[in-house]
Amino acid sequence: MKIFTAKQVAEIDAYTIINEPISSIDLMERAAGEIYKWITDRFPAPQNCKIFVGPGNNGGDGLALARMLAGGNYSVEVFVLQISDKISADAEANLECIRILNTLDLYEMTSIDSMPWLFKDDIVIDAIFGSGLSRPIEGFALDVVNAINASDANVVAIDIPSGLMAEDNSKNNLRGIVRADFTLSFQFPKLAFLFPENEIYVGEWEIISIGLHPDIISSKTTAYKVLSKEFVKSLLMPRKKFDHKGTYGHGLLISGSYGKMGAAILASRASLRSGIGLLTSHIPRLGYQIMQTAVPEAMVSIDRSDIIFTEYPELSQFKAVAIGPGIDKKQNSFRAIVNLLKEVKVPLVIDADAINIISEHPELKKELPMGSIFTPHVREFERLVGKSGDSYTRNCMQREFAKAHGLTLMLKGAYTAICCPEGSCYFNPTGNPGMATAGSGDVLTGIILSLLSQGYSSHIAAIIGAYLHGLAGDLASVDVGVEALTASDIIDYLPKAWLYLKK
Ligand SMILES: NC(=O)C1=CN([C@@H]2O[C@H](COP(=O)(O)OP(=O)(O)OC[C@H]3O[C@@H](n4cnc5c(N)ncnc54)[C@H](O)[C@@H]3O)[C@@H](O)[C@H]2O)[C@@H](O)CC1
Ligand SMILES: [K+]
Repeated sequence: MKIFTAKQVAEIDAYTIINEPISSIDLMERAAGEIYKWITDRFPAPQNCKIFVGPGNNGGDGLALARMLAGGNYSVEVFVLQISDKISADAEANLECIRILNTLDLYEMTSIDSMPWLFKDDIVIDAIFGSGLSRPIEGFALDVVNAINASDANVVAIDIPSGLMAEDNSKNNLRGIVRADFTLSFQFPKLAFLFPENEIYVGEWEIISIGLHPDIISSKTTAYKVLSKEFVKSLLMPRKKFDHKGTYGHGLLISGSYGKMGAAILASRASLRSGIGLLTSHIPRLGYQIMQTAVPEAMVSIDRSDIIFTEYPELSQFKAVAIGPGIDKKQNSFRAIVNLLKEVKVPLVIDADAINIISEHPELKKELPMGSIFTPHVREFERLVGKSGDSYTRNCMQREFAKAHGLTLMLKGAYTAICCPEGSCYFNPTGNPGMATAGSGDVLTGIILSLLSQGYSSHIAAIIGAYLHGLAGDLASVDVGVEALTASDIIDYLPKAWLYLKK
């Protein structure tokens, strides 16, 4: 699913109006009708609805919805915030309609003094500002936002919580944003919904389809997309009858150190559960028996060091290399990484302490092999790329870094973001809070190594890997819950995840 900027959505609206064709007021009617259906489903009548409307088309949606709710056995009060002299033509037409029908209570608000009391069971509809917000909310509208936030009512935001910018909130007043329980966004999610700090404003979000024109949706380009099962499935390469294990590549996994052999086991097992032909696990000497016992399918390459990574085997036989899970950051490991970065000619997955080593030696950033994949979580990301005060800025930095170095940079989290060398950014919707657990990242590294070894290109391997990893976690959580979920569970559910993805 594509994510468009607020400006692009306005262009898509305009195209739909001209080419469907449909009048803008009828499009508003359709949008309000879809919100009405959602409300009757979630909060069946009779209920008390208090609707706060602003001067633009978001307010117009709120007014059209108010009329529908009043006709549907809801008790409705509408509060029209007198923010400016101008009101959009479609909002004006809906206001006039309400005046003529006279089926609900309409109040004009010019100050916070006329703010109604909001009760716990009230449904508050936030239609003050939508995607046309151009600056932080101020004046008495800000007081209204704060009063809504201070209440226990059920708050439903139309399109976007008032006060939240659709993309960049780095300069916004974060105290002037409605904190909705539900956000019903028209046709597409806003980029801001995917950033963790905005969850308190957006609450649960849903997409409400309003039939915007399919031609413009498919032809308009955007850097941002949310992964879907259909899209990820379309990337999978079929397996053919006469394929043999050589067809699916030989991968090298460099992982593990004293006290962290579990990381090597997890990444190796995940790799083998994701279709790799042959896997060599390079580990320190002390891990030999552990690896051979726990993962009999893996071949083992033994480091001269008992406890850390200091060297690697001859590289020509490998189709891809992954380095990082559990390797630690000792000086000898740093030297070995310097050599590896210089020598490696195949795609490289760089995770965990391998990222940290590179971050501590910025001169190494010049050596990063094109086509490599970095898989940091947010702290590792900050060490590698730099700090930022908000997720939008961080995402811009991520996209820039991926472009500048010609590599795929994943930022792990809820909605893991995958930024590709050509500038696009994919958000992964699978996964759950149960996966915030030790070893989960090692599993992801193993999966991506496996996909690279099978011949998937770097950014495709990152996309399939992230989706599959989250899917396995989701399937596992159905049976074991989120608290009890371990990284081993994610591996155990990879078979089901593959089957589900290919269905
Ligand atoms: N364009 C369309 O065809 C459709 C638009 N829809 C709705 O229209 C909304 C966008 O409508 P608009 O573009 O009118 O935008 P808004 O409804 O967000 O309102 C913007 C208005 O408020 C003013 N404004 C912006 N920031 C302000 C601030 N901080 N303080 C005071 N005034 C401020 C602007 O100058 C403008 O007049 C969407 O969010 C959606 O709810 C829906 O009706 C679906 C169809
Ligand atoms: K709104």
